[in-house]
Amino acid sequence: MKVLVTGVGGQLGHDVMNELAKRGYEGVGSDIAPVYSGVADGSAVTTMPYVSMDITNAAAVAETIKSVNPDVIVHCAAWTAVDLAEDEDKKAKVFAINAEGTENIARVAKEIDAKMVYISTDYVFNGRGTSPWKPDCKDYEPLNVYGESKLKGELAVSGTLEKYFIVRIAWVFGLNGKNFIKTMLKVGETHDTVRVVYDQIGTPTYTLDLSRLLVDMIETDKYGYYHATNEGGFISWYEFTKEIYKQAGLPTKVLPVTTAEYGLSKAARPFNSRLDKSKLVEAGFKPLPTWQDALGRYLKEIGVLA
Ligand SMILES: NC(=O)C1=CN([C@@H]2O[C@H](COP(=O)(O)OP(=O)(O)OC[C@H]3O[C@@H](n4cnc5c(N)ncnc54)[C@H](OP(=O)(O)O)[C@@H]3O)[C@@H](O)[C@H]2O)C=CC1
Ligand SMILES: Cc1cn([C@H]2C[C@H](O)[C@@H](COP(=O)(O)OP(=O)(O)O[C@H]3O[C@@H](C)C(=O)[C@@H](O)[C@H]3O)O2)c(=O)[nH]c1=O
Repeated sequence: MKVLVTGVGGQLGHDVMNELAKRGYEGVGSDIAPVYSGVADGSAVTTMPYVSMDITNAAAVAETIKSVNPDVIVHCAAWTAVDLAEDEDKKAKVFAINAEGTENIARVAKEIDAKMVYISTDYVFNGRGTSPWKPDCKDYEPLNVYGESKLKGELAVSGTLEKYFIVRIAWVFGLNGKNFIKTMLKVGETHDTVRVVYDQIGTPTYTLDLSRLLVDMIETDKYGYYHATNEGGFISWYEFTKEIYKQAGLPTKVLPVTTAEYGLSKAARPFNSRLDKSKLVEAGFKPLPTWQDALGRYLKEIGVLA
């Protein structure tokens, strides 16, 4: 099986490539940079085949993907800066990458009859209520530009292809890139107390664990919409931060605040980001380990714990 992975300069793409290598599949990495630009950690992705591709350039996407001719495309590239996406002068670019870029890839996937995996987000929902969102729920109502653009990407994939997996994930952390854990560790070094919202509820996702699931998925033809995060229950960002400092051994105090009290975010975010993952198990896929366990392994991976 030959697999093209977009976004290998980011968190998830990096780990998907290494998982493919581990299982002996032929992986080709791709991102916008001229050469592989992710962390130089000596892992397989750093030496695997790489093609530079700007996903917003439809002609380049068609030419590049056809020349690679993959059986599967795992599309991880995206604009992921949620607050920045709200800036008036950034919106067109956000949609060009997350919506049109995804559509460019889906069109070529159809032409060459490749399976496609599109990674999406809890932010396609409005976050009302307390019930976990089901993967086949169609009551989309994104609250911010990033969420809107990711939803457009979803619709492009499901409207173009039959052989697709749309996998919604949330609160992602991985070695290769920025994330909430790295931010909080940095803030914790210089502050005695941090204020963190307790009214946005969800579950984190460790890219290393998710990559295993994604490769399990592409080995099947169990197409459709899925939700995938780590196990371990639903928590707030406040509770997540408490556990980060506890496991990292930092004395920083965490003060719970409401989103309104926090007041620093440009983009609105859903309060209820609970994702229902029961469909995964029903389809025979192995759930991810708990987020608490994932956090411990991650702190080792990034060198915070021995
Ligand atoms: N991070 C999170 O918390 C969550 C992420 N997701 C989704 O998961 C997926 C993976 O996220 P993650 O690994 O964190 O993302 P990252 O932001 O770490 O990586 C995305 C990569 O895409 C690249 N990219 C941006 N624009 C283009 C372009 N025009 N052409 C080609 N590549 C481009 C980026 O390059 P550059 O850095 O140079 O812009 C970057 O290397 C995304 O689809 C995201 O929407 C879903 C839920 C939560
Ligand atoms: C840094 C910080 C953030 N917060 C809040 C802001 C926000 O509501 C929440 C999380 O902050 P972030 O900026 O990391 O969140 P954000 O970038 O919105 O994270 C999202 O990224 C996109 C790509 C997704 O798809 C989502 O699943 C989700 O992971 O915590 C605090 O309360 N205190 C703090 O000190």
